[in-house]
Amino acid sequence: MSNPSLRERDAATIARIGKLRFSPLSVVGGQGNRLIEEGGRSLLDLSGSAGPAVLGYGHPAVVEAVETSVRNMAGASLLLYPNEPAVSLAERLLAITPGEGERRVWFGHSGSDANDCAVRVLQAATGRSRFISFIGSYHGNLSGSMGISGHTAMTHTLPRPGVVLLPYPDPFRPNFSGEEVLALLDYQFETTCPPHQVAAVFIEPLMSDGGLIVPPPGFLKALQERCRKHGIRIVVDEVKVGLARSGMMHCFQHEGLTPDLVVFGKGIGGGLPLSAVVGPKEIMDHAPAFALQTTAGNPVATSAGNAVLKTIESEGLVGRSARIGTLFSDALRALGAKHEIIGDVRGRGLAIGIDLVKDRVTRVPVPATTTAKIIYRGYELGAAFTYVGLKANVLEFMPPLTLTEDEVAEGVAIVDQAIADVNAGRVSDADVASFMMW
Ligand SMILES: Cc1ncc(COP(=O)(O)O)c(/C=N/[C@@H]2CCCCNC2=O)c1O
Repeated sequence: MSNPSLRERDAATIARIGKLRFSPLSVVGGQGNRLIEEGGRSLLDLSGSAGPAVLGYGHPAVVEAVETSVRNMAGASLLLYPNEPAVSLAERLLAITPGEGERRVWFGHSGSDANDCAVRVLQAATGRSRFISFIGSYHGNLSGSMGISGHTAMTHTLPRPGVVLLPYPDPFRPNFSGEEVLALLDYQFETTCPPHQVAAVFIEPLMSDGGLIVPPPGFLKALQERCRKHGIRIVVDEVKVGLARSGMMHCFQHEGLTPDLVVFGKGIGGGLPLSAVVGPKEIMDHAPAFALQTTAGNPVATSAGNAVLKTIESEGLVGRSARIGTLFSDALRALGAKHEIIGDVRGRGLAIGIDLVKDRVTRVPVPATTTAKIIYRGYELGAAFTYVGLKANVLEFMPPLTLTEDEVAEGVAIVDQAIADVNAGRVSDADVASFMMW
């Protein structure tokens, strides 16, 4: 009897409620921008582990920061004692995050808890209990953050009472233009959603899990202007596309937004559990002991955070994301000459999506099995990537910001071959049946 594989042991121990698996990949290590599979195979990681691995794996700056902080650990609880790494990271975040007036930083462990905190503290501090968000948005998997999300993966949970979910205008499938969405909001304000009851609007400046959608120019700015008129706060969710990934330090800077609160997660920890909310002092100082998590802001995770922000600066990762992202998306777009299934290649910087269609005229999405098969075949060919979208038809690329030109070429060749092989019927429905999870 051979020893059970990691995947078999995972199946026997890890709860399915915490899984979103796209391939049979089981990981035993990671170096640079590559993941090491059980058995020793090295795969190019184009997923960034769903975004947090902004510096890849084993980056010296993160290794050194974590090792130093854990060897002389300044406690494990910011809520009880200030610690140097957390305060330094807060100072850095305040310095790099545009905003007006005096502000404060809250630390958490995940994008979910950060948005959850933002919802709760905004309701308490403003006395307003309604929120505006978008169909397709993903703000997290805790009650509060899920309650203001609009992703199809969350239909098992009822939205928060009083939330208004607007369509997010998609230039590739203009079911609702930006103008029509704004007219819909105006109508809501005039009828069922009095604006003075709305605490905040939650915005992804680039809608990620909803399908890597870049909004039409000016839409988010116009939305902000409507909200400002009614004292409605602007919360920008930068968890997935923030911190240099979009080709600017903050993705909201592409949209000319001036947010009241900015939510960070994923990449800020470089792979360690860390999130942050930056917001006005009058909101974030609402009350002591209001949003407590014992190990949030611990010195090890925040040391990693400091290493991430310092490395973004020292390695010029903002400009690099813009440059390598353009190289990557242009090369993927060029594949469209060979593959009719490629309907649209879009994104900003190194947040890139390929919208897969049955037909370029109707733009009807391909079935999810097709998307899943391309990812499965990509895994077999040596690359890890994922899919998003409300119709599960958008290949998602969120690679480390340290991706090299050679790795772009390697990744594009694998995507090219994977699409060709799926078209040739080399992947069966049975191959992907256990990976169709959202
Ligand atoms: C814009 C945005 N905001 C908040 C979150 C929640 O972050 P956490 O999963 O760290 O709690 C996310 C997380 N997104 C999902 C996480 C589940 C797996 C699918 N891929 C994601 O990136 C997000 O994209």
